[in-house]
Amino acid sequence: MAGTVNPDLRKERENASFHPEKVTNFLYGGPGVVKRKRELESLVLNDPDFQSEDLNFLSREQQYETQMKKSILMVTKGEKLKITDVQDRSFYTSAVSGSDSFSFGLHVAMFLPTLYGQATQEQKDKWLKMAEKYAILGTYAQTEMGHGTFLRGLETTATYDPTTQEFVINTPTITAYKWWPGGLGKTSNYCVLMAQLYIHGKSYGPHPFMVQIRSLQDHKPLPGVTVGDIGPKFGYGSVDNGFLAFNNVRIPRENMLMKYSKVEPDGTYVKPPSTKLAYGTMVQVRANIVVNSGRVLAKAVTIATRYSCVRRQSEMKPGHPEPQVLDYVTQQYKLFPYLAAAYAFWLTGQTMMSVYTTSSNQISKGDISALPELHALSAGLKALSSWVANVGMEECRMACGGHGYSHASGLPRLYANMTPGATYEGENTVMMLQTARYLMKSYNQSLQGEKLAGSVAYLSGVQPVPAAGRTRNMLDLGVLCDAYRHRAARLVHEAAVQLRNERQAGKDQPDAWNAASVDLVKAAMAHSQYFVVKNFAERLTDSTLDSSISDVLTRLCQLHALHGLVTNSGDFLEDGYLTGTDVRQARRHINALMAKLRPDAVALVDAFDFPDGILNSVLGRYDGNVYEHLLEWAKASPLNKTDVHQSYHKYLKPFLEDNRAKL
Ligand SMILES: CCCCCCCCCCCCCCCCCC(=O)SCCNC(=O)CCNC(=O)[C@H](O)C(C)(C)COP(=O)(O)OP(=O)(O)OC[C@H]1O[C@@H](n2cnc3c(N)ncnc32)[C@H](O)[C@@H]1OP(=O)(O)O
Ligand SMILES: Cc1cc2nc3c(=O)[nH]c(=O)nc-3n(C[C@H](O)[C@H](O)[C@H](O)COP(=O)(O)OP(=O)(O)OC[C@H]3O[C@@H](n4cnc5c(N)ncnc54)[C@H](O)[C@@H]3O)c2cc1C
Repeated sequence: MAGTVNPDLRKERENASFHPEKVTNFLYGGPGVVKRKRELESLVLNDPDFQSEDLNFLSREQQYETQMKKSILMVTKGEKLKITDVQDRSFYTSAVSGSDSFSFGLHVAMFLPTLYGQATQEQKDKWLKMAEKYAILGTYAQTEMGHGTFLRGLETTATYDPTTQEFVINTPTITAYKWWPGGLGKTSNYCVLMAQLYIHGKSYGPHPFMVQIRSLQDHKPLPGVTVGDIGPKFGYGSVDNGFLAFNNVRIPRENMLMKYSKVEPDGTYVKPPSTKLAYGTMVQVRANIVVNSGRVLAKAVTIATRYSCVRRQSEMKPGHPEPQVLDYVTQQYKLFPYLAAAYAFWLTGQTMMSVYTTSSNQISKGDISALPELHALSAGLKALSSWVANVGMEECRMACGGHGYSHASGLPRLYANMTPGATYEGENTVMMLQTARYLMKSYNQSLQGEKLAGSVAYLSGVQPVPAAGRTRNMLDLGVLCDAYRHRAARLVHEAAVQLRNERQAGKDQPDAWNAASVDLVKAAMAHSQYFVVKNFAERLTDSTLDSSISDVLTRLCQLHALHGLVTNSGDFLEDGYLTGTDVRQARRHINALMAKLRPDAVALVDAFDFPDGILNSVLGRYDGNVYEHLLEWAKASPLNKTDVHQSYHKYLKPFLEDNRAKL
C-alpha cells in the first residue's frame, strides 16, 4: 500500500478521528488474527504464480482454465505451507479468489461439509481423506431443472434393490435433470446426490447419496451418466455450473449417507431423529452467506467511498474548486447507510456463525432441540443480508457514475457474483416464509403461556405503547432497539391475526397461509432487522472498546437503526410506538450523523482492510490514483492489441467504401 497517495485521500486519512487499525482489530477479532490474515494475503498477492490476466478480458473457457490453474496452485501451495486452520484457509482462499469463486468452491463449501455432517464413521473412513486431499472432487447435486425450492418435489430416484443390495439411480423426466450445481459441469468426479429414496415401491423422501459420476482414469462420464455445463450465466463466468442425468446407475447400499437415516440390507428403513437433518449442509451455507453478504457489501462501499473522495465534480459554490463528490449530502445518503449496514452485517455474520457452531455441536451429539431456532434464524438472516447486499452494491455502483459501469470499478463483477445469494441456498422469499413459520409457531406457544427463548424470547411479553406526547431521544440505542422490537412483535401479531381471520373466513390452512404471506414475510423481515440492530448495539457494550472507536461505531449503529426506521416509517407509525415527531427527529439525526461520519468515512472503509489485490478495483485503489490506472486498464483490453481490428478489413472497410462510392 506504499507509493504516492492521491492528496485528497491522504487528507481524508489525516483528518479521521480514530486509527483504523483499532477498528480492523475489532472486526477481525484481535491484532493476532489481523497479522495472520495479512501474512496469508501477502503470501498470495506477492506470489507471481498467482498473477493472472484480468478475468474481465477473458472468454468463459479461458476464465475456467485460469481459475482452475490458480485453484490447484492454491491447494498445492497451501498444503506445502501447512495452511490447515479453518480461518487461515478462508483468508488464504479469499486472497486467491478475490470477487470470484475458486474452482473447488462447492467441494469445500458443500461436498466436504455434507460428508462431515451426514456420513457414518465408516463412510468418513472411506471417502473423507480422499476428499480432504482433493484426490476426488465433489459437488452438491440437489436442484433439478423442475425443482429447487420444493425439495420434496425432487424427481431423481434412488430405488433400493435388496437382491444386489444396491440403489438404482434414475432421472425419469427432463425436469428431473440436476441443474445448477457448481463445479458439476466439467470439474467434479463425485457428487452428493439428493434423490427420492424408494424401498419396495414406497417413497421415503429426499436422501443424500455419494455417487461417482466420472472415471478416475480419464475423467469421462461413467456409463449411464450424462453430465455437462449449463452455459453462460449472469455472473460466475469461471464456474462450471452443471447438468446431470442418470440411466439405471447402480451404487452400493453403503453409498447412502447414513448418519441419520439408514437402509438395512433387507430394505428395512431406519428413521432419522428429524427428517430435516438431511438439510444440514444448507443451514451451514446460509450462515456463511450472512458472513459473505457483510463482506461483499464492505467491498462495494470501500470502492465507492474512496472513489467519491477522489472524484471531483460540479460547482457547489461559484468560483470555488469542484468539490469531492462525497461532500454532496445526497452522495452521503447513498453510501453511508450501506457503510453502516456493512458493519451491521459483518457483526451479525459473526454472531450467526457462533450460533451455528454452538447449535451444530449440540446437534451432532444427538440433541436436536436447537434445530428449529437455528433454521429459522439462518434462513431469515440469509435472506435479509443478501437482499441488503444486493441493493447496496447496486447503489454503490450507481454512486460511481459512469465509471461504476466499467468492469474497471470491480463493482459489476462483485454484483454479478453476489446477486445469486438471494436465490441460491434457498430463495429469499421462501426463506423468509420459513422464518415466519417459526414465528407463528412461537407466537402461538407464547399465547398458551409458554416462555420463549432465543431470538423469539421478546414475543413472550407485550411491550406497552408509551404514553402519547412523551419525548424520546431517538439517538438512544435502547430506544431504537425497543422501537424495532415493538414493530417486530406487532407485525408477528398482525400476521397471526390475519392467518386466523383467513381461517375463520373458511380457507384451509395452506390457502390461509398463502393469503397472509405478504404480511408473514414482512413479519419475518422485521424480526430479522430487529436481530441485526440489537446485535450491533450489544456488540458496542464491549467494555474493552477504546472510546475513539466506540464513538464512531455508535454513530454507525445509530445511522443503521435510524435509516431503517425512516425507510420503514409507515410500520413504526402504524405501530403507535413512534410518533411523527419521533420520525422527524430521526430524519434530522440522520443528517447530523452523516455530517459527523463524513471525516471518518475513508478510515471506516480502510478498517475493512481489503488489500488492492483482493478488492480488484481501479476506482477503489488504496492510493486513489484512479485516472492513470483507468487508462492503463483500458489499454490492456484485448480490443486494443492492434490499432486496426481485423473486422475493419473483413466488414467495415468494404461497407465504408461502398457507402462512399454511392455518394
Ligand atoms: C474455505 C472457505 C470456502 C467457503 C466459502 C464460503 C463463502 C460463503 C458463500 C457461500 C457460497 C457457496 C456457494 C453456494 C452455492 C449454492 C448451493 C445451493 O444452492 S444448494 C441448493 C440449495 N437449495 C435450497 O436451499 C432449497 C430450499 N428449500 C428448502 O430448504 C426446503 O425445501 C424448504 C425449507 C423450503 C421446505 O422444506 P419442506 O421439507 O417442504 O419443509 P416444510 O416447509 O414442509 O417444513 C417442515 C418443517 O421442517 C422445518 N425445516 C425446513 N427446513 C429445515 C432445516 N433446514 N432445518 C430444520 N428444520 C427445517 C420447517 O421449519 C418445518 O418445521 P415445522 O413448522 O413443521 O416445525
Ligand atoms: C449461481 C447459482 C448456483 C447454484 N448452485 C447450486 C448448487 O451448487 N447445488 C444445487 O443443488 N443448486 C444450486 N443452485 C440452485 C439454487 O439452489 C436454486 O435455484 C434455489 O434454491 C431456488 O430454487 P428455484 O430455482 O427452484 O426457484 P423457484 O422456487 O422456482 O423460485 C421462483 C419464484 O417462485 C417463488 N416461490 C417458490 N416457492 C414458493 C413458495 N413456497 N412460496 C412463495 N413463493 C415461492 C420464489 O419466491 C421465486 O420468486 C444454484 C443456483 C444459482 C443461481
